[in-house]
Amino acid sequence: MNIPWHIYRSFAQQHFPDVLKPRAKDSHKGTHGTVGIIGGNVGMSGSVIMAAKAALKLGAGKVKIGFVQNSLPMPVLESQPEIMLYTAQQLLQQQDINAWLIGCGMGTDNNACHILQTLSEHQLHKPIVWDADALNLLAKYTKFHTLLNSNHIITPHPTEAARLLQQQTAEIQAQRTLAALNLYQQYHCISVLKGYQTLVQITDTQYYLNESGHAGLATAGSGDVLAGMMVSLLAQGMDCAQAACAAVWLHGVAAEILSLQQIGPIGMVATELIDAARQLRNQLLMTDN
Ligand SMILES: NC(=O)C1=CN([C@@H]2O[C@H](COP(=O)(O)OP(=O)(O)OC[C@H]3O[C@@H](n4cnc5c(N)ncnc54)[C@H](OP(=O)(O)O)[C@@H]3O)[C@@H](O)[C@H]2O)[C@@H](O)CC1
Ligand SMILES: Nc1ncnc2c1ncn2[C@@H]1O[C@H](COP(=O)(O)OP(=O)(O)O)[C@@H](O)[C@H]1O
Repeated sequence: MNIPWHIYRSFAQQHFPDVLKPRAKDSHKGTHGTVGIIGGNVGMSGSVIMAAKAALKLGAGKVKIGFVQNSLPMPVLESQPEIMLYTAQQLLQQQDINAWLIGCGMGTDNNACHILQTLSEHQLHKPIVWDADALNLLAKYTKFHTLLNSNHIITPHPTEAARLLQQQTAEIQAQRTLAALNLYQQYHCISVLKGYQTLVQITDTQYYLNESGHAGLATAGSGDVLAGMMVSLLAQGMDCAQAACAAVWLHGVAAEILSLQQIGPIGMVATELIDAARQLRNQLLMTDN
């Protein structure tokens, strides 16, 4: 199994140079940012847990989950006790979050809607990744439209994009470049149209077409892991455009690495991407292979 680290490194150097920045020797956990992740309604706690693990292992200093539930579904995350657990209402009171992710497994009930409104109104100038049910609420209620800005990233899959643009999924897929541009122009933020060859619309005239990854990524929770990686890079100080593109690329390359180890494409699961992405990030920092 030969993993072409040098090819990955030179691509990253050219397109996402911040991914290759080593940690400062005198850095501490505060330097690497605090991530806040809101979502995980009853029965969907797994989605925010996957996102949180991805955020932590991609290098964020601290990761906090706010479950959209009346009480915590578990007192501690046995498999990752480093992650701090709150209800969404408690997490929204915290002032130390550098970047937010909202929507994974969040549901679209009144409580979820209220939480999205509170976050987007009060944390307007912090980076926010809007994923999954945050996008479904965005599509449903026009009141959210004015709350998006250039600090924000939306990450729809084709059906979420169809809801946002009031089209059919087939229409989105037939004209993906146009759909990504429409998302950017209608929602005024970086727009990541997921699926085979994910498109990231960065400005009116600039987009990134991702070619890493494969169909093994079409598995439950893979988008949650991507969103966790993206918010981690944001919390570590990367700008929105680079964080969006770099996360999409790293997520795809993590899948390629797993396939080279015969852990995919078939049967590869979302959580397996996380350690592969961590290995990749560290390999990119090395210069001797
Ligand atoms: N462990 C957990 O807790 C998990 C929780 N999760 C949470 O579940 C919630 C519901 O999310 P969701 O995405 O499953 O439902 P929804 O928005 O109705 O879209 C589904 C439809 O979209 C389509 N579609 C998707 N991709 C496409 C593509 N590339 N190309 C084309 N079409 C594509 C596809 O349509 P089809 O082709 O089947 O007609 C499919 O039926 C959400 O909160 C999420 O975070 C999940 O993250 C999983 C792990
Ligand atoms: N055929 C494919 N080739 C490459 N990437 C894919 C393919 N199908 C899905 N993906 C990627 O997998 C992820 C799926 O995310 P999403 O649909 O939100 O799933 P979930 O909600 O289960 O987490 C996205 O990053 C998407 O780009």
